[in-house]
Amino acid sequence: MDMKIRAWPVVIMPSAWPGTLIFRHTYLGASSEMGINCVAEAGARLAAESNLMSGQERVPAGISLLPSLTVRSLPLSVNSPTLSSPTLSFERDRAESHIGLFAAQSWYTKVSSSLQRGIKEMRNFRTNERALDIRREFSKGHESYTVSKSIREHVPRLQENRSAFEKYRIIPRVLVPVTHLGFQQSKVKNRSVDMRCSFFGIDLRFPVMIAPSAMHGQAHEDGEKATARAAVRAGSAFTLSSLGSMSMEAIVKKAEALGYRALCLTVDAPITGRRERDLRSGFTVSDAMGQLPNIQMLGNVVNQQLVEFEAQKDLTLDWSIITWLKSICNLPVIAKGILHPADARCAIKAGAAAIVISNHGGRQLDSTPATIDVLPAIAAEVRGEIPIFLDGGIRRGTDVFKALGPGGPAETAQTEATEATFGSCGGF
Ligand SMILES: Cc1cc2nc3c(=O)[nH]c(=O)nc-3n(C[C@H](O)[C@H](O)[C@H](O)COP(=O)(O)O)c2cc1C
Repeated sequence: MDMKIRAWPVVIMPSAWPGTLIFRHTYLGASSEMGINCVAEAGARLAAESNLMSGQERVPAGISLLPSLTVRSLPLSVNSPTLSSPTLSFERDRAESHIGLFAAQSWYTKVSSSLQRGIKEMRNFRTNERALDIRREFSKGHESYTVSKSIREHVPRLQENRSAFEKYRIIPRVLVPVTHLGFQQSKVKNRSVDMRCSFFGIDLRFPVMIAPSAMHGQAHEDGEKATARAAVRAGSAFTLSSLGSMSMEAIVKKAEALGYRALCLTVDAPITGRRERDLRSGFTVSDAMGQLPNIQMLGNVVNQQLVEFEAQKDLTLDWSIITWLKSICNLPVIAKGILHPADARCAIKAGAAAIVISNHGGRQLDSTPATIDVLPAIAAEVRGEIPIFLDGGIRRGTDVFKALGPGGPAETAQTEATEATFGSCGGF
């Protein structure tokens, strides 16, 4: 077959029996942009996956990706009791225009941002309810190709970090006399339990810090201030995300003057991963709490901030950014988001003061390994030259214990081998 693939190596399979995706009820109001976009997105994805549904129809002329081929599962037939005919045809046109975007190959981004716009009016609870309705309806009669299946498929990716910890076992040694620091002096030298450690002049009561996480203002009006206070009280440390709801004055030098102890550069998010669960649940930045003061706004629509944030990212960055950051301040620079030993070496060469082994909690790139699994190889490369932090799936003290070891299950069991050079930071 003679065909050119212009943007990506995915084509829609030719089919003698192209399908039409039929949504019997959407439970959405006639003017709901969300409904039609959900439907359009689901249909477009199914088309991309070549999942054959029932019925058949050709994509209207002028918008097909490969004119000689027939696209399956499109367009849509929306049949809601609340829709009058004129609205139906209007929305159907709209759906088809989304499919047209698909043909223009930027369909995914455009449908998603359109979906974001559509759900803006129906925040949180209502949005979730309606998304569930769509999902339920979508699954009727098409069980193997439902949106909920798509969500289930992605859950293991998010849980990989967690389940990887379960593979490692701790073999205890017994009748080893120890004392807890602060209770009584140890009778046996070097046998007291002391979890204190220190990084970049920050003294920690135990080797756990709070990873950067965006937009705490979404959860509470005190935003990152509350989290930072809690970290200090617990004897831990806090990393402020530049997507935080409280300003850190954006300027590196000012951060230094304000007493920040280190800069953490996230290197694994040149573009934000496509977070399908956020799309399904209708995640949106709330007007009241979602301000992102570190993002330069070109418009003034709140949800637009994330779009602006993406637009302001520089995709040409390379390791010299670490050198540059070091040249404009005296703060240690930490590279967050390392999964490969060679990148750990690059970070050291560029002058990073530490690295964070992280896959962004499984949120960035599909099919990345669990962080605890790549720790041994990276630790072998780094050989104690700089501290290694690790996040992803840390939920319990035993996870921290496992991460503190050199990485292998057998070595991890030897508590004496643990060193303060292994830090561990994780979101809650
Ligand atoms: C709500 C949320 C927001 C996050 N925001 C950021 C961020 O702004 N910058 C960043 O580098 N990582 C961010 N992360 C990723 C975390 O720093 C960390 O890598 C990840 O949460 C660790 O995995 P875990 O959630 O399984 O502990 C965020 C994570 C969450 C859950």
